[in-house]
Amino acid sequence: MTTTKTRPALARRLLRRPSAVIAVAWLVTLTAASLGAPLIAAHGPLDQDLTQVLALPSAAHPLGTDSLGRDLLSRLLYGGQPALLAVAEALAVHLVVGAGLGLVAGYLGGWVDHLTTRIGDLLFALPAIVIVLVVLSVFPGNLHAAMVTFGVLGSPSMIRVLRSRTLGIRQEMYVAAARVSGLSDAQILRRHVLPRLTSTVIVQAALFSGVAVIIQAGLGFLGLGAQPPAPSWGGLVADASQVIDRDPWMLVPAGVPLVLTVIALMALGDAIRDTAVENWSVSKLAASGPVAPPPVAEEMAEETAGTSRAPDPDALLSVRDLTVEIGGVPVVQGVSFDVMPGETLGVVGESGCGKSVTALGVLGLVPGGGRVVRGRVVFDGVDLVGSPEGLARVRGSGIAYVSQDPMVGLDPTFTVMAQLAEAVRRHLGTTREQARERVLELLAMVGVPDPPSVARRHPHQLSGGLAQRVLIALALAGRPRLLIADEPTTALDVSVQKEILTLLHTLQRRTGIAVLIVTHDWGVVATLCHRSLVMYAGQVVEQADVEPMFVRPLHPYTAGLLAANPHQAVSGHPLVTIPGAVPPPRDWPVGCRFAARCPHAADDCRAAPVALVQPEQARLTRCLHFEELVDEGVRR
Ligand SMILES: Nc1ncnc2c1ncn2[C@@H]1O[C@H](COP(=O)(O)OP(=O)(O)OP(=O)(O)O)[C@@H](O)[C@H]1O
Repeated sequence: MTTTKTRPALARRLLRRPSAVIAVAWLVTLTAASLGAPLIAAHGPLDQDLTQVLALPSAAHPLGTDSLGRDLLSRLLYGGQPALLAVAEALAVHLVVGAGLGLVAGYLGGWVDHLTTRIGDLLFALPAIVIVLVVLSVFPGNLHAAMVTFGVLGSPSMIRVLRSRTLGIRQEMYVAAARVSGLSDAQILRRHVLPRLTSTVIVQAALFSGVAVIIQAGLGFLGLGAQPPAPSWGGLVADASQVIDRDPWMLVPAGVPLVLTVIALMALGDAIRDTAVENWSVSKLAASGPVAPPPVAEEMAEETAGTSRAPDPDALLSVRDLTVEIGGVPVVQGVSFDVMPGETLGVVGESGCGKSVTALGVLGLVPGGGRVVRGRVVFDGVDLVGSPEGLARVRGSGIAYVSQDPMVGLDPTFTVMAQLAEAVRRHLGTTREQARERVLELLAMVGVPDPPSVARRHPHQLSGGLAQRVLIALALAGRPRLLIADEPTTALDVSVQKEILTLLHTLQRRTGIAVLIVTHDWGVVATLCHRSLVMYAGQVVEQADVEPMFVRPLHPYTAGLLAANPHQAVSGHPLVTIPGAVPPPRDWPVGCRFAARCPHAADDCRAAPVALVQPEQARLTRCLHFEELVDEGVRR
């Protein structure tokens, strides 16, 4: 698996750090020596030689002896066994409780997150040492009970760190892509989230282990752990402290290994963290925070002129009155449209108009913790809104998704072959060997040169254009009937953009797949689309076949966008722009949302919400004065 390739790479980089090498060497030596104590130690840990009391190091006793003439090396090594066991017990509980809850809270969010965070806060507020002492008073001398308790009480730090990391990873596009491709939550967690958290978990575990070493030694020092004469690290320090005035040397074998072990664990944690930071590039898709809370824009009683209220039974995808809120604020309102089998529909508009949220809303993947609050999304006769089963069935095999940036749509931890083969096997139920063959076919189909060599690479080893081809191959793995492509060329060089558009065009003609493409670019609409939907401030403002829309736009916003098309720019003349900016969702006006930027706006535009009207067959506009546009002959 790819992860096994990533881990040695991480381990190799880690071992380039001297601090990590020394720490690992110490910990391995200590563990091996403790476990092999019966083979290494020349004396039993309880053997007394009263002729050799408080002796300094010698050939017979390399670390000297204690006040009863017992060999310190032997007691140190035998004492390591309960110490390591105690740390392992606390660590196991810490991992199960802390990592488990952190992962689940971050991934599921909502009330699970809320509840887990509260539990974490509660545990954090409890005085761990006092509770451990109480447990020991109930179970005297039971170090196991004490360390298990400490594992639970120490878990809030792990919960917090993992929760916030998982929250971040959950927003990554490749996780959305995995969900779109039909993976269950458990599969996504295991294959896409956990590998990204491994280094975080190891760092936290190393730091926690350092503290656990101190705690178990402290309990031994207080005589609350292993009972004398059984050897323990804490007991050794206690013995040394009693003879400190007569034999200060004894503190060295008693204390130094303890201190070195704690330092080694901390240093290892730091080294893993630093190495992991080098390893993972920061996500290019930083999750933005929720939109500021209301004032909520007025809810429109949306008229869907020209689009029947009922979903179109002939359409492959029929969206009706789709309304999406993020942070309680509507960001897409009353959007209705159809995509017919084999058709390409372009969704156009400036940044922030709601194109991506609409596309992701169809798939039930609203970003920023938002949700579809109203409307219907009927795909192939099945309403997907509020139907996790329906969504799970269509994702990947019915509807596939290609994101803006190919690098964030692919999981960095897996090779191209691993990612594609997994999708093929899941959707087509093929054998491993058949899946591998199909992957090579898919890569050839999307124009990847030398498919076997590309299949062996990781996403970071691909150029942008190649990565986008791979992402399209991944989307096609389940033989979907609708491809949703969200600005699939935005992150690419101009020359590569053209290649990808040509590829989409070819695939569309060859496979008959329907495409919903989100774009800023009229060139994309002209090249690929049959029809176009123009969005402004969360609403559809115009819908038409591509040619009539280009020739005779019926909304001033469409006209403005066409005039501002950089492809039409004349050298030496400034680029035409639409003055002003798209209002943010919380500032949407009551009337026409484009009025503040519109040269045709009149009082009636600002007075009340403007409904979509159907001025002619197969055309919709949300403009009260579209006739003026026609009269004035507004053109691109
Ligand atoms: N993760 C998020 N958190 C909060 N608000 C968001 C988030 N994603 C989108 N929004 C808001 O939803 C609205 C619509 O955004 P959307 O991304 O759909 O616009 P867009 O037209 O696709 O823009 P672009 O072309 O830049 O992607 C915007 O006001 C945006 O601020």
